[in-house]
Amino acid sequence: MTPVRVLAVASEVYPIVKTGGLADVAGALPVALKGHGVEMRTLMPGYPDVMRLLAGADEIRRWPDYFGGPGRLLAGSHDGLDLFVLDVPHLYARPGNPYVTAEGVDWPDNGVRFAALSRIAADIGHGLVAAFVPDVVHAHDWQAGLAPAYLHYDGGARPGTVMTIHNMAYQGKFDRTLAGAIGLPQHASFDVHGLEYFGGISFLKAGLQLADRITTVSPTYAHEIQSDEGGMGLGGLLRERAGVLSGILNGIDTEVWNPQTDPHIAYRFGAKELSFRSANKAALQQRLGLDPRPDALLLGVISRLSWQKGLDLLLESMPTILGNGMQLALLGSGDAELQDRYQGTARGHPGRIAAVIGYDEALAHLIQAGSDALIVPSRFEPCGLTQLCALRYGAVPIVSRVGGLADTVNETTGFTFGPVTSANLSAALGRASFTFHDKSAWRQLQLAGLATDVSWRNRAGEYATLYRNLVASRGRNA
Ligand SMILES: Nc1ncnc2c1ncn2[C@@H]1O[C@H](COP(=O)(O)OP(=O)(O)O[C@H]2O[C@H](CO)[C@@H](O)[C@H](O)[C@H]2O)[C@@H](O)[C@H]1O
Repeated sequence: MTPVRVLAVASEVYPIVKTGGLADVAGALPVALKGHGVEMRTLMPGYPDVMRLLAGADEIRRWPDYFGGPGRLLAGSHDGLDLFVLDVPHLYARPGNPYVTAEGVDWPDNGVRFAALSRIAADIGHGLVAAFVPDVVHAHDWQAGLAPAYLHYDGGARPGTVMTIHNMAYQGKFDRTLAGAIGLPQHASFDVHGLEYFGGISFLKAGLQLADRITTVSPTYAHEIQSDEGGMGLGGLLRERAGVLSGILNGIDTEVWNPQTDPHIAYRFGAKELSFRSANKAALQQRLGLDPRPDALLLGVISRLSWQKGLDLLLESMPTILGNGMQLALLGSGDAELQDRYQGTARGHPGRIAAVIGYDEALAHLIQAGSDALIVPSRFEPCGLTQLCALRYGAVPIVSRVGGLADTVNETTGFTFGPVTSANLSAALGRASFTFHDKSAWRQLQLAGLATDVSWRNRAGEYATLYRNLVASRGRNA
């Protein structure tokens, strides 16, 4: 079978640059697709970390003026990933987070920065790199949303296009005058079937309107975003395009997340050695200054701190946590007010509540291995990855019944609650506390979690089928 060639376009790719789950997916999918006859290369911006890790990459093209300054397209590989890197220093050579300044404000030229990424994706789609002419261009989130738009407005033969939504809340909204500056037809910015979005333009909307296929990262979220509330302004468009919209669950990299080989945890374990988890629990308690109590139900949280994640509700459930003798280990960063409130709560309850503000991959692994339960109380959750890691590590998930959480956790593997309120979260915590004291019932939950397939194997196959069907329906580069 001829392999399908896919150009993936993403603004972050694990293990090179990561701010959230998008990077995990963009980094794991190409590797998982190798066994499914799909040859994927990933295009990403040349941030400083990327340039450092790909120092030996080959220059394929250079331009004296690419969106206002010199630019180059490089090809190279890192950790099993085949990459194209768009090296445009005046757009990407900035330290820190890829999207925001040190003060946490969006870079004012984000529209141009990510339009440039999509423009080059479209050009690779048209055959800019003879050695890799893609059959499909697969755009991830708003930062890549203009790739299908450029391919559409360029006219002529083009590869098939797929737009994947990892989070409906980030839509890449800009003033409509930007359209001309980034080389898109001005009329497209007034066209409700083009870029136009509530008087401005939206990169995500453009991708959703103009891609051949739309996917999101769970079947339930695919359904939820067709409502006015879940669609966050794009529900009507998605209802119209329901015929080309599907949900494919995320997996996790089961090599990176393997409790039998994990270098970040205190004591490695498999399904037959669940009791060894207690050594990780003790290590976690010690590391975070929690009381060394094996009998206390230790709750873990690993999350961006944003409205989406519902962690304000967990603060409201604090009386239930404290009243039932539970402990909490939270690792997260984001919203300044939530950071302060968690740090304040931790100061008020030493030995019981610990809050580590920051991003710490090694600690995330220890929390999965050492906490008894992992809480994900999201208001909406396209898929969610931490509950998948928890299933694999024997941390029983306690999740709200939304999006991908509803598709991946059920009463045989964890605790679910809905609607998403702190009262319902408290009730779920109460049920977990009750079950925790029945050792055999708790072990059943853990074992059912460990037996759940959270790998990419089958899910990558669904993407492969999608690409193949798309190519079959429109021909290669039609
Ligand atoms: N402080 C911290 N320290 C260390 N690691 C941390 C951390 N905070 C978060 N992480 C890690 O970052 C990743 C977060 O992924 P999620 O899927 O849970 O959420 P996110 O909202 O970023 O992703 C969006 O995209 C993904 C991918 O499609 C969807 O699953 C999800 O629903 C959607 O909101 C996980 O690997 C987690 O371990």
